[in-house]
Amino acid sequence: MKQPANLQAVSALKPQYLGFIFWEKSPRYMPESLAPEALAQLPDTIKKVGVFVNAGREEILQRARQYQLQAVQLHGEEGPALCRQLRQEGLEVIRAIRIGEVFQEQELHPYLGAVDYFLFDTLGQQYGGTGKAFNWQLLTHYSLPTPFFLSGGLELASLDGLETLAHLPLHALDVNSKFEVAPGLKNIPALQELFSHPMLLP
Ligand SMILES: O=C(O)c1ccccc1N[C@@H]1O[C@H](COP(=O)(O)O)[C@@H](O)[C@H]1O
Repeated sequence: MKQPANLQAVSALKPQYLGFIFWEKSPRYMPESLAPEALAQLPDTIKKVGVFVNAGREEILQRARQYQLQAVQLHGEEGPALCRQLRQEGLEVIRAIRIGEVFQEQELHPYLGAVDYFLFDTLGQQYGGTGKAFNWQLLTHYSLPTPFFLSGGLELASLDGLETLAHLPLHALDVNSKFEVAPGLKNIPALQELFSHPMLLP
């Protein structure tokens, strides 16, 4: 999210979370024009998530204070120790795991108890925002207790395949580039269609 008016329009749809990217190399990098005051006006029901790539503890905590973030989404090589420290500071920790041809569940074991959620995204040249989906079938035998976000090029048609994951602790869908008119500028009619989809209605 990069523009105040667009942010307001998205928030009117009442998502559970809204993400703000604090990685300078992203075309969605948080601009100074989006002031902390604009985020402070969001309804309390929406959790504000800071998205980071290999930032240090102090930088993350400083951003969390500045923008009153409730959650952080870590997309780099952040280890369990940092995740634990951020949780102890009261932040919800979402650890992104980028999946390629194989899914090695045992590699997630060190993060058990250190994170609130995993976020499964597509492995690519970039750290995130690839707009590409991975093979969800790799998750069908997921057996860890930690719930997860599903991510990676999600679009409206993706909902058709969701029933294959119905037995899993799927916490939320994370949509990004497929619902934009430009990086960081969300496509409001497309999001309205998503939010009124029968599968996502309460
Ligand atoms: O969107 C970005 O620019 C980005 C940059 C660095 C790390 C994460 C980023 N976005 C996250 O990537 C996933 C998948 O996005 P997409 O649907 O494939 O475009 C999502 O969690 C974004 O928050």
